[in-house]
Amino acid sequence: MSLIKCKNVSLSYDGLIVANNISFEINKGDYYSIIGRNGSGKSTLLKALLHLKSTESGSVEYGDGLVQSDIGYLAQQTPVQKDFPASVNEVVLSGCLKGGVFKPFYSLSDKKLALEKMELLGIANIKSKCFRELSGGQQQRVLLARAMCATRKILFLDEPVTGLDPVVTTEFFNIINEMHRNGITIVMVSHDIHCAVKYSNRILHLEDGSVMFDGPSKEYSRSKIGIEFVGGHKHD
Ligand SMILES: Nc1ncnc2c1ncn2[C@@H]1O[C@H](COP(=O)(O)OP(=O)(O)OP(=O)(O)O)[C@@H](O)[C@H]1O
Repeated sequence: MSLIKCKNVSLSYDGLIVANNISFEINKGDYYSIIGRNGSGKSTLLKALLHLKSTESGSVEYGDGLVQSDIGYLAQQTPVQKDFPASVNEVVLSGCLKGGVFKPFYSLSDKKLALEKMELLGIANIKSKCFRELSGGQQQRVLLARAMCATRKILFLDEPVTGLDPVVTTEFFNIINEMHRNGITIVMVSHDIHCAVKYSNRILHLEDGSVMFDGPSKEYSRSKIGIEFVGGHKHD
């Protein structure tokens, strides 16, 4: 079975439908990008996939042995999160709190895992710095390292490159590609359509809460909506 099966899902806020009868599946090894205009329902759908938002109708089922604590999640950043008064090390380590279970002390293996991820993302040298004193790109790396500590299977990213400059954006996509090559399934909400088409193997395009396209990125580039939306960007 697929890792995640989204079947006829409708979602609402205060009785107002924002996602309508959405069905698709995410398989092991996918790099799945969810794209669409502002307000089309991408983040809400991601929250439903994470079981953080209940469905109005339909279901989100996990398969292939996936449980919620296997999922790493890099949420869309809010101004409050940017101001978080903790050290880089503390933020990354908090990714080891599986399923939000409180631990007064972290184990040696937690600390080793956190250091390994910080080294991988080139932030080990700033591990004692306060999170709120970092640049936007550094903060995203810290949050990615945190999400990586939370999973070895699947990573959800909600607009991870928003506000980052083109060089840092490319670096960030390279890191995500590397994780994908190492076997992590990626599910990403993105406004960077060109990178989504270039790097992901599947695209889900939402408009006003409805699916306009779900399929291989190569086909998306040639589809009517793909040509309209990205101007026929070529898939590598
Ligand atoms: N907490 C909330 N309460 C009420 N309405 C909400 C809430 N969050 C989102 N919405 C509404 O649901 C719709 C979908 O919002 P959502 O954030 O999922 O879209 P999105 O595609 O992720 O947008 P963006 O690209 O701007 O981040 C929008 O009309 C939005 O105003």
